[in-house]
Parts: sequence; structure tokens; C-alpha cells
Amino acid sequence: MSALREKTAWRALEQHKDDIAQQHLRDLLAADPGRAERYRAEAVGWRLDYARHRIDDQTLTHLFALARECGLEARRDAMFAGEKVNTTEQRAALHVALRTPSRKSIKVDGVNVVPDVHAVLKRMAELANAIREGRWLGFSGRPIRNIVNIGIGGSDLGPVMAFEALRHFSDRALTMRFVSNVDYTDFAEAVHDLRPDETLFIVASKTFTTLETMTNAHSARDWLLAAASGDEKAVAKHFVALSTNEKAVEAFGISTQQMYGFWDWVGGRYSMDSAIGLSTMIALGPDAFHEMLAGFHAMDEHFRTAPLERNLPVIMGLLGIWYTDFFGAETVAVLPYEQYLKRFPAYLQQLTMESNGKHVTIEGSAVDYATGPIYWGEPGTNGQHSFYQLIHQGTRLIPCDFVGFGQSLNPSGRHHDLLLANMIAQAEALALGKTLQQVKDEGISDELAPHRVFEGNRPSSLLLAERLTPHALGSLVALYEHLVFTQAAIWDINPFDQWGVELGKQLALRVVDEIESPRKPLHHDSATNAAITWYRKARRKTEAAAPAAKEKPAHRVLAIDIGGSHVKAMLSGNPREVEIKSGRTLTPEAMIKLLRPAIRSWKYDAVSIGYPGPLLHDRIARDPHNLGKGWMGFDFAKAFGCKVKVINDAAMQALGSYEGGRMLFLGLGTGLGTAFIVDGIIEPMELAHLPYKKGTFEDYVGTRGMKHLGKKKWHAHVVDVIEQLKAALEPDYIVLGGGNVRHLPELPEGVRRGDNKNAFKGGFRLWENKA
Ligand SMILES: O=P(O)(O)OC[C@H]1O[C@H](O)[C@H](O)[C@@H](O)[C@@H]1O
Repeated sequence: MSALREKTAWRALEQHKDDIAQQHLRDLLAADPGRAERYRAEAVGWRLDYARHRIDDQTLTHLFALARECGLEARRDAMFAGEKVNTTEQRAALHVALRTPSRKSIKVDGVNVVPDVHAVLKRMAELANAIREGRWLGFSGRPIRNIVNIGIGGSDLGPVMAFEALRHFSDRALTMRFVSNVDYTDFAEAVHDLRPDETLFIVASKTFTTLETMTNAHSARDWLLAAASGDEKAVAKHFVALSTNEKAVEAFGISTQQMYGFWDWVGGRYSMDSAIGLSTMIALGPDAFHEMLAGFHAMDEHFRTAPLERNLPVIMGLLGIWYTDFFGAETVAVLPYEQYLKRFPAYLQQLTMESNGKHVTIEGSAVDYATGPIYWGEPGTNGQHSFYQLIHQGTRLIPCDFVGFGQSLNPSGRHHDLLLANMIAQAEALALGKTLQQVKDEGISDELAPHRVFEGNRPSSLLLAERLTPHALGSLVALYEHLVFTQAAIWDINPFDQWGVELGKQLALRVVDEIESPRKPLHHDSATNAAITWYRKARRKTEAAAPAAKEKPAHRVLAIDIGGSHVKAMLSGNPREVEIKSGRTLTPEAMIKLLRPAIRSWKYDAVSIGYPGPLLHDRIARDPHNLGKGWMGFDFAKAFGCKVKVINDAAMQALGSYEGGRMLFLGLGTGLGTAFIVDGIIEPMELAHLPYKKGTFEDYVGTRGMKHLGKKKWHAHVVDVIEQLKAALEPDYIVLGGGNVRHLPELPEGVRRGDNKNAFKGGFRLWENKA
């Protein structure tokens, strides 16, 4: 049995639960007119009304005793003191430092971090003011008017929740958007009515490696550059980064001057008042942001200093333990009667569930009690017309947190009275219910009566404040943060790590590779294999339709076709071709050195390279036969300073010649390049080395064969090879490319002559569908 279950207070609660389970809130409230007064606590402008809980004084005594027995106060003090309470990552969890006034000190590893916090806040304020005052200009000289925050999890939910919650206080001349999902729809819809030259992207990511955020950030860059005629200088005017990872920010192309940092002791879901709050600060202005921080800090101080018995986060946390561990409640509903808090439940889901969804103790042993409940909710009164039925008459116990404000920010007629009346009435109905007798007394028939009964005895809290201000929001969020901490302390779990999100992420990388390499054999379980196979088929249709459907902003692509005697290059949208000499000693460094002066004035943001040799998983697998060394493992992206795709040269020309269906491409040059494209999926092949006569295909139809056999015989072999491959692969048509095609006087049926310029077209096409 776990140490927790053996605690005196835990055992006392187990016994006591049976007493309480038999009592009804109706009776508890009736028997004690002072209950509402006694079960009420206030702090930082918030009033917690917890009289409608299935508790009595005894329950509370045991719960507070449990908190003490579990060392809640010492654990809390350790967190505030900057100790490494995030044990599995060996980090402090010091979100409280983010809102600590500058005159105070909090040390991590002996260093006061408060000055650093305020230095970043100051820089954030400078940027926020520049934007709010129209001083920050986009690439066309127009002021920035749109802010798009790109982030996910803690780098999205806090910012979007805070913006929605405090929209009333925001600068309405600014348009705020939030993009999180890797589904491109999220980005497309967020920007569809925005002018790129008036839009600032905030790339928010603690790690700056998160797949969704990086993918969206690259799409944002493409979207901007398409409007800025590929001018890379525009990026500096339209991108800022919020992160702890300086190197990755620089690698993305955002200078550190436009990076707003934070620290590894800030957890993602605890980061909304770090630099991650930049969008909030821009929307509200620095003063209101500081007001919000003051609200956080006031609640921090309350949690740190108030006796447990009057401590709001502690009381709420312990009530949660009571239902989760002693009544088997599995969820908590959060029901704000305030439209501006519409994203608050979503925000709380990450805060509570990513923190306390844990199955082992800090020491690593399995827990034998329930931990973090499921949080969910919607603003009232909307929820009353959808899921409240189950809370009232379903078979589950669902404790509810009602959140309400005395004043509306948009007062009009009876609206606010009706809103608050509903909230209070719901709490009353849940607690008291309606007995069979009451139903019958209303004249309801015997058959119908059971359906109209409300069992009641459903617990709820009322969390009330005067007005939803930045200060009130800050203290509300801090209240839940510390509630989560309180519960983690009782359960003896680490609320600051999130290993549970890793496995899915890792598997997704493997699956995406398999999806994008459709011929890779699958070695998952049968269900996973089936799902991947289903999607491979589905995406073939998308690919086939892609040329017509494409609407992604175009890249400016530099296409390079590397051959044995020449390297040729062309820029998309520019018909001029440049050529440099190639040869047996050509290294990639030398190629770039020779190419650079010839293409100096060309502006591009992506490069395609047609490489005369085999590739494996988009990487060069072998140095080419006819060139120098050093091609394998060469970092082209670094050398060109942008994204680079390397593809087999025949495959690149094939792609440029492709007109749908099943196409076989044969490149007749020094060797025999081959590629096959089926419904838009390209498969480079090494058919050249298959046995033929006394050698291989290449020996007979390559340049050596032509020289050795004479053109006439060579021609006959070409026709023969074509016929053999036609029979084996059943293409709809064959395209012949490569320098030696010109030596063929006539072509067999179903065979077309490809234009060598198609190599460039293929290089451009490589960037058409995917970023
Ligand atoms: O801010 P980032 O490093 O991009 O992380 C964004 C989010 O992704 C992760 O998967 C974590 O589960 C979250 O805790 C985090 O907030």
C-alpha cells in the first residue's frame, strides 16, 4: 500500500466518508443557517463560496490535516525558494518569479532571476508600444495592424485565453489571431483576410522545435515572402520569436534582437506571463499586462502566506481530492458565467491535466489512488442547454466550479441579471434537487414523476469577483495553478513534467516518414498498418489533383541540374539558364563557388538539386561515379542559406516531364537514368544496372554503348530496352530525356521526347505541393 493511503488523515477520511455519503446537502444546509458564512473564504478580490459541498467541519479538519501530513507547506516553500521541484527534469518551477515585483529577489542556483524577468518585460513593452503607436512598419512601409501568434499548448492556450478574456481592454484597431494546429486550415483561415505587409508573426515556442509550430512558422514565412517578392529582408520586419532556445531561433532566421527569452524554469503551461504573453501585452498595452501580473502575484502571496484553512487554492485543491479519491468522481466541470472566459476551460485542461495526469509518485512507484481528474466545461448559460442534463440527472458525480462576476463589462438591460440568476439557480438546483414528493405535490402523474425527480446532493463552488479585469484574471489563473500544486503535493506526484506527450510525437515522426515514402514496408500492428495504408491511398488522390488544386504561395526556386560535363541552373520565373563546367574532380564546395558569381543577383528561398547518383531517404547515398568527392553528407542547406531538396537527376527531369498517369522516364546520357511516376508519386529506379545481354542495360544504351556499337546498333538496343521495360512496367507513356535523345531519328509508339529544360521544371515542381 502507498504511503499516502497509510497516512492517519487519509484513513480518517476513508472512515468519515461513509458518514458524509449518507447525508444530503439539503439537510446539511437546512440544519445550519451559518453554513454559508462559515464555508466561505476571500482573497485578492475573489470570494469562494463552498457551502454546497458534501463536507462538514470534520471533513475539513481531516483534509487540512492531510495537507499538513503530506508536507504541503514545505513543498510550497521549496517551490517559491527556487528549489528543483521538477525532479524528473532537474529544474526549478518558478513561474511565481515571472510576476514578482522588481524590488524582490528569487534565486535559482544562487542567482537572483527577478532582474532578468524585468529586463525582458521592458523589451516586450517597447515592442508593444511601437506597434500600438503605429511605429512598427511592415515591408511596404505600412504600420503593423495584425498580430498572429503561432504556438501550441502552453505557447497558445494562455495567450489565446488571456486575449479572449481581456478583449474588452484591448486595442480594437489591432487584429489578433492565434494559429496552433498543424492542420493548414488553421493558418489559412487565420490569415485569409489579412494583408501580409501589415502582419506581424509571433513564433512562440519554449523549445523552438515543436513540429506544429515550426511547420506553421515556415508556412507563415512563405506566405509573407510570396507577397514581398521573395525579399528576405522582409522577414525581420514581420517575425519575432518567444523562446528559451536561442540557437534554434537564429537557425530559423530570426535575429536574437527580435527574440524575447525566458528560462527552463518556466513550464510551458505556466508561461503565459513570461515572454509568451507578448501577444497579450500588445493587445492590452504594458500597463494592463502589469496589472494582470500584479493579480497573479497577489494570489501567489496569498497561497504562500495564508493559513491553509483560509487559503483559496488549498481549500479548492482539497475539495478536489475529497471527490476524486473518496467519492470516485472522475471529472470537474468549470462553468464560467462570463462570455469573455470562453477559452478558460480549454486553458485549464492543459494546466490541470498535463500537470496532474500522472501514474507514479515522485519516487517512481505506481500510485494506488486516483490522481488528476478530467477538466472540462463551457460558458454558462450555453452549457445549460446541452450537457447540464447529465450533471443534474445522470449517474455520475460531477463537482462544478461556477465562476461569475458582479458587474458586466457590457451592461445592457436585464442580460446580466438573467445570467447571474441562472448561475445561482443552477448551484441551488444541483445541491437541493427535487424530491419525488415535491414532484407529486406539483400534480405530476405517477408515471412521469420519477423522470422529474432531481436527486440533488451535487456539489459545486461559486467563485465570485466584482469585475473581470486584468488583475482578476491574473489572480484567477494563479488560484488554479496553486490548486494544481496543492493536489500534486497530496498525491506526491510531479506536476511539472509531461512525459506522457512524448510517445505519440515520436511515433508520428515514424508514421509521417512511412506515409511520405509509400513503398516502405510497414511493420506496425495490423490496425496501425491498416490506417497508414488507408491514408496512403487517400493521399494519392490528393497528389494526383495537386497541380490543379495547388494554391500555396509559390517559392522562388533555384533548380540545379548536375551533370558529368556541365552543371546548369535556372531560377523559377526567369528563363535564363546558367552553366558551369563540371568534371571528374568537381566537389560540392567547388560547384557552389563557381555557381555563386553567375547567380549573384538571383533571389530564391528554396533550392532543388538534381543529383547524378542514388539517394536514400532524400539524402545522398553515394558519391557520384563521374564527379569528385564530398557529396555524401554535404550540408547544402547551410551552404545556400535556405531549404534544399536533393533528388536524383533523372527523377527531377521525370517530374518536369510528367503529365499524369503512369509515366516511365529514361534519361539517355552518359549512363541510363530511370524513374517511374504513378499518380503523382515518384519512384527513382536503378534499372540501368539490370543484366542485359552480356552486360547491363547501361552498357548497351549509355554513351559508352553508343560509341562502342555505333549509332545504328545502339538505336536498336534502345528500342529493345524500351520494349522490355514497357512489357514489365506497363507505363501509359514513356518519356526519353538526356543528351543522347537527339541521336534517335524516330521513336517507337507511346514514346515522347522530353525537353532537357524539364529538369528545371521538375526542380520547381518539387516545391509546389509541400513546404
Ligand atoms: O512551447 P513549445 O516548446 O513549443 O511547447 C508547446 C507544448 O508542447 C508540448 O508537447 C508540451 O506537452 C506542452 O507542455 C507545451 O506547452
